[in-house]
Amino acid sequence: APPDLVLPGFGAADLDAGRPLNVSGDAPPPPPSSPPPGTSKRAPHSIIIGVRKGGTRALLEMLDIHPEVAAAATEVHFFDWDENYAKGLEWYRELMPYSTPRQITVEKTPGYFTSPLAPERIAAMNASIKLLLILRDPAERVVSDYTQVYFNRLESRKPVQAIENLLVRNGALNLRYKAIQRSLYDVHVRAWLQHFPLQQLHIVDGDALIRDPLPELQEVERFLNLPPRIVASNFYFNQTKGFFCLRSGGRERCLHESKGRPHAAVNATVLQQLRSFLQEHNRTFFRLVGRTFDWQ
Ligand SMILES: Nc1ncnc2c1ncn2[C@@H]1O[C@H](COP(=O)(O)OS(=O)(=O)O)[C@@H](OP(=O)(O)O)[C@H]1O
Repeated sequence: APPDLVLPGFGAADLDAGRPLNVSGDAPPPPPSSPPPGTSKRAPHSIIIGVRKGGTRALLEMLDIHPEVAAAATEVHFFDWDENYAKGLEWYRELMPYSTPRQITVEKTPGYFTSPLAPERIAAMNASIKLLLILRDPAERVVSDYTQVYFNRLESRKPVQAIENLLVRNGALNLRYKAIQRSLYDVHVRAWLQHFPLQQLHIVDGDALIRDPLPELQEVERFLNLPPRIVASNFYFNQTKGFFCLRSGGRERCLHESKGRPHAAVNATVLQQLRSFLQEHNRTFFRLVGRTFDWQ
């Protein structure tokens, strides 16, 4: 199975997110393998640039149902990690899946959206590339980000803090907290719009994708000029998980258990403080992308 997709009832190591199976640092490139006939490895035609905890894994796996999509198996971190970028485009291309000429290659690395270097580097590779950005309510995203780090720290036996202690310092919102910074969508999207026209950036509503994935996927198919192939029967709601799971190629599968974890209850006053602060940023973001979202 692809990373962090597991068959219902089976456990698996968390291969995504905070402890990603990243091809990074000194990891050697995969051994050369003989390509399936008529296929080759090609640089991506489209990249899911983020946002972290926005639903990037769900989006990639759902898109991968399409027969004309070849999805990269792991988060590559090519454009946001200097040590990977220094290895060059050939190294990057080598990490892409084999695809037929009819297929488009897609990779996802959620860290790209908030990386100050990624927009320019991606534009240098392919200025007409199609960018996919999946966003969810930015306050909810902060809590999801916290929850991810919380569980990673528990697993590695590091001390954990209550979310309120990270969100607030000396009575004021702690703007140095990374999870808040990553939710300032206006700040980050501005950098992308300096290198790409808005028409090359499609925003997927991550909250809508959770509730009802098909319409979001159909919009993505249109944006990528793919024939409509993803259908309602590719999804079924799993009561136990509380999320939609995938059905394709005679197989049913849900995302890994680290996706869709219950969130910690946050003190209502602190949450309100966070939401009020984000409101102005959200308004600026709506203006920049010419579209609104129903974030609280
Ligand atoms: N179908 C389905 N199943 C499970 N989870 C789903 C699904 N659709 C969207 N999501 C939401 O995806 C959130 C994780 O986002 P990412 O994959 O972008 O996280 S990461 O940045 O790669 O760690 C994850 O966030 P949390 O709910 O906070 O765990 C989910 O809400």
